[in-house]
Amino acid sequence: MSDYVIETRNLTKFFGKRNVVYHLNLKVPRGAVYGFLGPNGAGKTTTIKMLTGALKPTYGEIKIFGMEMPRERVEIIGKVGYMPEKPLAYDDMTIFEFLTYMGRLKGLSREEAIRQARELMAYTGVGRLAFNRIKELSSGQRQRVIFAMALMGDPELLILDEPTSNLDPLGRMEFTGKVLELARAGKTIFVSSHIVSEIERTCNHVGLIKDGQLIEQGRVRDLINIESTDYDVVVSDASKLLAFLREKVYVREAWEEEGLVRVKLDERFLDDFFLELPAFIASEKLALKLFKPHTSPLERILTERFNVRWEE
Ligand SMILES: Nc1ncnc2c1ncn2[C@@H]1O[C@H](COP(=O)(O)OP(=O)(O)OP(=O)(O)O)[C@@H](O)[C@H]1O
Repeated sequence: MSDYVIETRNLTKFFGKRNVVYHLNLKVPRGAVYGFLGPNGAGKTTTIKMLTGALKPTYGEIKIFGMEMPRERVEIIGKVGYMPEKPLAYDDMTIFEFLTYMGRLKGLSREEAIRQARELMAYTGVGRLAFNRIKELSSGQRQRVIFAMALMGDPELLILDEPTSNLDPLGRMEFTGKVLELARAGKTIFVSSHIVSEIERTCNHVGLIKDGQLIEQGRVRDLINIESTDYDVVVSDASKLLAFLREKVYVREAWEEEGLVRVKLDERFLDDFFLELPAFIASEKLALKLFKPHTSPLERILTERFNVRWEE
């Protein structure tokens, strides 16, 4: 079997005469967290819709787990969790009903669907909203529910389309922790974004798409060629944050500088950092004003080499 969980050959999509995706050769290794990075309108959603069988390619091949999309769609879908960019339909269902229903569609028994729905509502932070209707939710809460939906049935591959676009900085940080944790549990994750710093802190592989074409693909580390384990954080109470950080085994150093807290991490435990820090910030009721990698070498390289303009 191929080592690639997702592999495409010359994947191409025209809408009428308009070419939106052209000759894409994606290679997503097993166990990778693969960032599909590109500016707005580059063709990410169109590509993802083809990968998940929602849209038929004009031509080209897609293999997922070695199986052909769309020919073996049903078998593939059973192993994939998909988080679409668009908001949910099912407005009148409660979160609990919706997730249970999605679990049933994935082939789970009623009891198992209920068990997983409960577990995933807690995991994604919407447990206390279980009996709220989808239409009553904020866009960030909906995004958490869609993430829970993608995780129903414990899929081996997650395809996430701009999963954090409606989350606040704290929600984004939590999300990074969860993705790293899922990757550590052996899942392959394909995640699209137009935010370089987010891909940089979450992903170990990257594919860069511009005007429908893949212009770079590979390991993030090979591309940036330096370790990126320094983060800048601004919260409402820096001394509390410093006291917390200095107790952690994964923090090599933490200090205050020019109004922000700089933290140097041990990269082996990044997921612990991304899980524990948001929990701490929330429990201490601190306001998170800034969180980003200290430098963004990837952003600089991409701008210089490919002349792509990025926005936060
Ligand atoms: N059904 C369609 N018919 C015609 N054009 C389309 C259709 N769907 C998408 N497009 C166009 O294809 C281009 C790529 O769109 P796509 O949504 O794939 O980009 P994207 O990289 O996901 O961008 P964003 O981050 O803004 O969602 C856009 O210019 C869009 O207007």
